Amino acid sequence: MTGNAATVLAGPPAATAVIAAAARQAATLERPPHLVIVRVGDDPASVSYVRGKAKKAGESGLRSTVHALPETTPSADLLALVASLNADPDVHGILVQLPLPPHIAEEPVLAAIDPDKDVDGLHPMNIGRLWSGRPTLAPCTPAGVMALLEHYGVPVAGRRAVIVGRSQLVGRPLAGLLLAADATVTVAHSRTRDLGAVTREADILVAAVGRAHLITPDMVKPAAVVIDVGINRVVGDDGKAHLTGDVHPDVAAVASALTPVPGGVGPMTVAQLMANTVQAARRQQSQTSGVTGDLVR
Ligand SMILES: Nc1nc(=O)c2c([nH]1)NC[C@@H]1CN(c3ccc(C(=O)N[C@@H](CCC(=O)O)C(=O)O)cc3)C=[N+]21
Repeated sequence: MTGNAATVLAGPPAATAVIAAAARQAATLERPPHLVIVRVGDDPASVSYVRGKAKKAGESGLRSTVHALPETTPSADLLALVASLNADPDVHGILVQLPLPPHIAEEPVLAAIDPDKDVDGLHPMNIGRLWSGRPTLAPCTPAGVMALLEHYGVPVAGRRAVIVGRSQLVGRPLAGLLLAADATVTVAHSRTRDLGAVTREADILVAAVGRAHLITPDMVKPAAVVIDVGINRVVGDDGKAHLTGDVHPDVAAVASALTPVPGGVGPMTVAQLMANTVQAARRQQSQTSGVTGDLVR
């Protein structure tokens, strides 16, 4: 066991602050923001995440509806549901839980969601806005990482950020957000040569690959801030399944600050979904009353 020098950047207090701000804004609206979550199939992780999101919505003063569709749902039926949610003025946010079953192509489904209701920030229009540095609905996990850094006063501008992982849900959009916040950004991935040499450059190191304990102490610059986005289900010495991150626990002896798993970025993801839903509802409700709504973040 090595000594734990790093500050623990706990998710729940930061998530509570994000949700409190969203709830205050929600309370000023004519109608409570309404989030609709669509889940296809019964992947246990998805069932558990969706349940958590719906529960948190209720606690945040939001309405939520979950559509649980069978695993065998044809792509056309899912697209028809999305079209009806787009057309429903009573729905402000739409989230289609990923991954979808293999017979349904994700891209056309994400592209079918009204960009103004796309609280996941995965529509090509919103990805384009993000990468051109314009206001947008940003994907919840990357936006949650930014909110966590802000909550704990971690400076970003001018600092070197290295993201390990280039997924559409996390790595890529987080690169866009860190760039918009004036970090110098590197995205490393499975084909990166000498990964350790790249990660050792980081003032802010983000691990988002989904490989348990990939990031070891020798890969971390002393006093770096390390953000662990990995959620890996592993069987421990006790024979029980538990969650662990992409960052080896011994990194705590090298880093100045580190997010735990669970209880780090996960709760921020859920909080940011509430914030995005309120933002989308504000914009839609102010448009119907003739006032221009600014998308700010
Ligand atoms: N369209 C879409 N949007 C997503 O944002 C999305 C998705 N699909 N598919 C799956 C990933 C994963 N994700 C998480 C949300 C909350 C926790 C979370 O609350 N984690 C808790 C622990 C939860 C547990 O115990 O399993 C924590 O880290 O403390 C984790 C992961 C959202 N995702």
